[in-house]
Amino acid sequence: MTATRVLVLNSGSSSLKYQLLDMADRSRLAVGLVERIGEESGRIRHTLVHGPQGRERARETTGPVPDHRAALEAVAGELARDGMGLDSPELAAVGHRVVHGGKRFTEPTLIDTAVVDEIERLSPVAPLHNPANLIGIRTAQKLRPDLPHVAVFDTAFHSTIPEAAARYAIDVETADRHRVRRYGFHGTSHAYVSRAAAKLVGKDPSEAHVIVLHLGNGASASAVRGGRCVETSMGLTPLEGLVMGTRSGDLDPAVVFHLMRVGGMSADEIDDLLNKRSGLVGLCGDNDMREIRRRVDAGDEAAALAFDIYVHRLRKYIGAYYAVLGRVDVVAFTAGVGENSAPVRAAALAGLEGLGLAVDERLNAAPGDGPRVVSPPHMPVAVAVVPTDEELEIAAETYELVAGVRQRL
Ligand SMILES: Nc1ncnc2c1ncn2[C@@H]1O[C@H](COP(=O)(O)OP(=O)(O)O)[C@@H](O)[C@H]1O
Ligand SMILES: CC(=O)OP(=O)(O)O
Ligand SMILES: [Mg+2]
Repeated sequence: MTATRVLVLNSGSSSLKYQLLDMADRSRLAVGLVERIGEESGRIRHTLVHGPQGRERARETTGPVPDHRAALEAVAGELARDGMGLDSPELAAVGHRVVHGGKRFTEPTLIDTAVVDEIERLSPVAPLHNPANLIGIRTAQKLRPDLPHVAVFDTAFHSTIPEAAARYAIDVETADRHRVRRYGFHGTSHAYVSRAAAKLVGKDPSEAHVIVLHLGNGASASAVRGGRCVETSMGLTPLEGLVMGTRSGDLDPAVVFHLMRVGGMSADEIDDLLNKRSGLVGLCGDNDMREIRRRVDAGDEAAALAFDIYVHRLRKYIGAYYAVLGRVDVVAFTAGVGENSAPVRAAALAGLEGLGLAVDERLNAAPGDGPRVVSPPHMPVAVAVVPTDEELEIAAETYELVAGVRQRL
């Protein structure tokens, strides 16, 4: 029997997303999410995709999940209950999302101790992500030391960004000594969505100019020319760029010195402020766009201002990336907010008909869960909603590395 299954682990700061896929036909066998890791009560939602009678069957378990190691052990238990445990001989590899790969990792990489050390060395520049990714790697390696474990890096797709966009305008020697440059994140999503968006509008990805707006809890934009990323909004860390759920995105760097000198805050306090208590949550107390829209509709002023600030930043990036690309074939919205919030898409593009950009009110508001065009047919630039699939992309890249079979769409 050839082993064709890949388990994908996507460890976030307080969550663990996972999927078990069969790469013989790219089918999904099980998907799940462990939430509120480290909090008083955690939750595991596990869905067996091909349950009895071919139907989906979901189970939910609540209880404390103290850390990422316990989370992964719980996931292994759930999979074992469905007869697909980590001991299965059908498992070919484990694919791990790793957020920061620095300059060294520009391709999916087989994990050995040197790779683990390098991911650890990069933890200070992805403090919410790399440490969690590492626990996932170490725990999974303990459970299946015989399997290939592959790291797929968020930063990899952005390694093609030209120096003019990747460098900050600071003293070159200092920047190089401390490896300060723009790396970019959410790369597997930008890669997958830019290709899918090009195909959706009948273009060959190698010729298409695409702007991807990945709007989840973390959010980033990218400009992709002919399948290669040429610009992205996140930088040295996943803090730069768009307004996010809890992160500020762009600000004058002097804000930091001001808060230190005048506000008496320490570097760690400011780090915490900008990463965890800013963005939508800092502006109005909520980071969920559904709740913010509910409050806006009820006349809440703080929520309305937070929404406007979020959308204003997004419009600036769309305009900037239009200029970077020169011409645009498709603007693709993806991730939790991008896929689900019609008001964000409409507000971000309102009044941009002069750039060839508009959404069709009816198409934009219509529910749907597949890739779809939401601009009027006569407009020169297509606007699309393209659900991202970071786990499928990670599985495909992992399988390609271990089995030598190309499975990316
Ligand atoms: N139906 C919806 N309408 C508007 N926003 C939504 C909806 N569903 C999810 N979201 C937004 O998507 C966010 C989560 O996006 P997601 O891509 O899953 O983020 P992450 O991977 O960073 O956890 C939520 O915080 C919420 O703001
Ligand atoms: C890099 C990053 O911001 O990831 P996430 O959106 O999963 O937090
Ligand atoms: Mg995400």
